[in-house]
Amino acid sequence: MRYISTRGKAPALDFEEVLLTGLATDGGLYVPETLPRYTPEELMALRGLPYDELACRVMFPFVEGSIPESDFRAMVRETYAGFTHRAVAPMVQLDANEWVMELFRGPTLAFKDFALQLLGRLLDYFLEKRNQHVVILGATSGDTGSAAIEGCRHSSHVDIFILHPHERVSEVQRRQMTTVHSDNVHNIAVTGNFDDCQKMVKASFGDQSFLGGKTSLVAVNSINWARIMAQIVYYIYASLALGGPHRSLAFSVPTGNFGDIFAGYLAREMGLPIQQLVVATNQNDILHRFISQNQYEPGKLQHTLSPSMDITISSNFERLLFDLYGRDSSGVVDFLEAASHGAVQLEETRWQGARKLFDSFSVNDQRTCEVIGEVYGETGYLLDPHTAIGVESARRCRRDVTVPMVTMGTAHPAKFPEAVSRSGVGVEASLPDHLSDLLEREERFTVLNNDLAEIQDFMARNWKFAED
Ligand SMILES: Cc1ncc(COP(=O)(O)O)c(C=O)c1O
Ligand SMILES: N[C@@H](CCOP(=O)(O)O)C(=O)O
Repeated sequence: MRYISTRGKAPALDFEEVLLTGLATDGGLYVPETLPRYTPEELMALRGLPYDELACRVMFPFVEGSIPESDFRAMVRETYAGFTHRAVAPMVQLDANEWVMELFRGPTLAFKDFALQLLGRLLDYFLEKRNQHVVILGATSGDTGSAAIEGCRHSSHVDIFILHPHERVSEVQRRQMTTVHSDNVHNIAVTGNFDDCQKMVKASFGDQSFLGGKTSLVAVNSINWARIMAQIVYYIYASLALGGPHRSLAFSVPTGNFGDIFAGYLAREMGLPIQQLVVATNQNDILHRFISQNQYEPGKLQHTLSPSMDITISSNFERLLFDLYGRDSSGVVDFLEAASHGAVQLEETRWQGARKLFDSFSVNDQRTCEVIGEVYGETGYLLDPHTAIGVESARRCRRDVTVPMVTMGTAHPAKFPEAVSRSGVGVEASLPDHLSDLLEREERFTVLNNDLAEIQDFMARNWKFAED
């Protein structure tokens, strides 16, 4: 499998190289040159497989040529054996034809574990083979950070630096990152917002000279193709469990960086019968404005009760744009250039193309809490605020009640006690045993200004071989 950049000016790479690269050298994102496609018969043959086996079969074509199948299978098995539910991604029924797929049964209680626990193993595998050490740099609005740290904390081949917006992630999210005391883990609280953190990450990939040419950066955010690849699997798993490939499904996906829903889009491109994808956002609604009104204009970032989606510049939107432009990178480059100066619209026919599949909705904090309360009252099931936004958007945008609607349950409610408490349900979600003393553990992190030079200087001084 070869991968090409959305901006068309970077070299095509194989999986190993893509994994170890962040942004393409032209600033674009890597996508597969061609996608594997399934016939309905081939999808039928995948029905009933356990999650890990399905994951091997779906992902192997993307890594083929870079890793032997037996090594890959062993890593995938080990990854999903660490999840706490035997189904790995269980589904809970809320109503007739309405489901939540629980993607938070991994070690850090959010959907990021599906990709990042595997990504950590893949990195270690290739770096061991190459006898190489790298510096991971990531930005988090709360969940990517802990999942990436968990995936890499034991690796002697990486230093990991995670930037989070200071005082803008939940206490549980922060502690999941800052109470990991491995020498190779460096948590930085930035006095800015998530967009600032992500911008500094992307700028650092563009010019890595601050590391003195002694090492290179690797990405754990969803700019890294391996993140998207692993997320395709659970769309297929959901479909096959609910009657696919002979029945279409709709998905509602709480959306920030557009990585998760883009994986759903790719599953459909690969042949999965998906009738509708709902982009569910909080008050940071740029993607909702784009899908509903063809208006693309980043607004001012707002801090909400669903902090993981407090994002206004969604990295993976570029991957969708690439397809909406018929894989013509000059269209992508021109669109993004225009967007850097103000509001932009896509040509009507291209936008209508997106509208055939995508709907969208935006939910504010007050309504998010009400939905948590309503769903708890209806079913006794407790939603986290991100998933609540997904459920509300699903209900508002549903095209056809005979088509099963699956909302992606992206995080465990125990990560967001404030939203749960404000919803008035009168119950608390408790943390699982392995995190039960999280609030008593000692924290370690460094607060730095929202300043690229300051952050790069900190990294240059603190990675493992900085003195050499
Ligand atoms: C709990 C939760 N829900 C939803 C999202 C949005 O996912 P994506 O960025 O892939 O759109 C995130 C983070 O990105 C998250 O942590
Ligand atoms: N919501 C994310 C933000 C980073 O997004 P990513 O999927 O690109 O890593 C988080 O919780 O950190």
